[in-house]
Amino acid sequence: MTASPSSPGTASPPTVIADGVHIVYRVPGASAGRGSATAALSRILRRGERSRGVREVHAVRGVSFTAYQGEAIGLIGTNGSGKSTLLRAVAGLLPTERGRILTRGRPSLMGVNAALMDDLTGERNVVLGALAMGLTREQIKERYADIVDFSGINEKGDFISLPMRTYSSGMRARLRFSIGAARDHDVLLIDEALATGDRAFQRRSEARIHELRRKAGTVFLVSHSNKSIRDTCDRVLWLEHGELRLDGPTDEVLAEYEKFTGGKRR
Ligand SMILES: Nc1ncnc2c1ncn2[C@@H]1O[C@H](COP(=O)(O)OP(=O)(O)OP(=O)(O)O)[C@@H](O)[C@H]1O
Repeated sequence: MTASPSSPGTASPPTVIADGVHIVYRVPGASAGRGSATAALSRILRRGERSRGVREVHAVRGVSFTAYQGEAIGLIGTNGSGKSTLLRAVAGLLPTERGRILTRGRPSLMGVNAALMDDLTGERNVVLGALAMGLTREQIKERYADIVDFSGINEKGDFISLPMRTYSSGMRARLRFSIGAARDHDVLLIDEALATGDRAFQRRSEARIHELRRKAGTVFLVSHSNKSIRDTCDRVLWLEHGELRLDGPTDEVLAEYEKFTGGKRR
């Protein structure tokens, strides 16, 4: 199936251009696998040694698209189809093997750019994360309470003054999202963050994504929740086996994807 690039009705400027992008991971100490899983297991048991060589994983294969200011674009596809890899490449965290990615400004990958530290309290992490994103101390003072409220971390008690290592994975993801959302971004990349919160947090996040778009940003959202994609995105890129299967309006692409995966999901 060919990809049919969609473009927004207005003459918005492009924010991300991906041109024939290929991304290959190289895994040292893992030579090319041969034969069945049983054969591989007996090889391991027989030799009991690490295989030599490098295994190449061709995770993204010739993907091209142009994203425009004001768009919210969902990335969908079955497990291992290359969504997170593509997102990390747009963020500039992975090199392309072939092809090019051009971006306006510095895209922010929520959750990675704000690298939080386990031994520090939530409040210290808010300050450090916000400083790392380029906010001034003055701006942090103004926005601190909003960030904590947005995260919902303190809804059930004073958790923000406890070390991050005491947080559940959902609490961590929510705090990360809240810090990232405290600034406007030209290009904001979100990987599954919405799936981690409760319904109230999801609603707040979706509202914030709409606001970021209004402020002329472009938002990319990776999610396995078709509902989150439907509620948030007007355009969807469907990746399968590293290839772009479809690129178009959310309803059309999701309809095809749901046929492919055998029915509606969340
Ligand atoms: N660090 C890595 N080293 C080697 N291979 C990797 C690495 N990260 C991902 N891969 C491989 O690249 C392919 C694409 O993975 P990716 O995580 O981008 O998929 P995804 O669509 O985000 O999957 P999921 O929906 O399961 O999160 C998979 O085959 C995966 O095994």
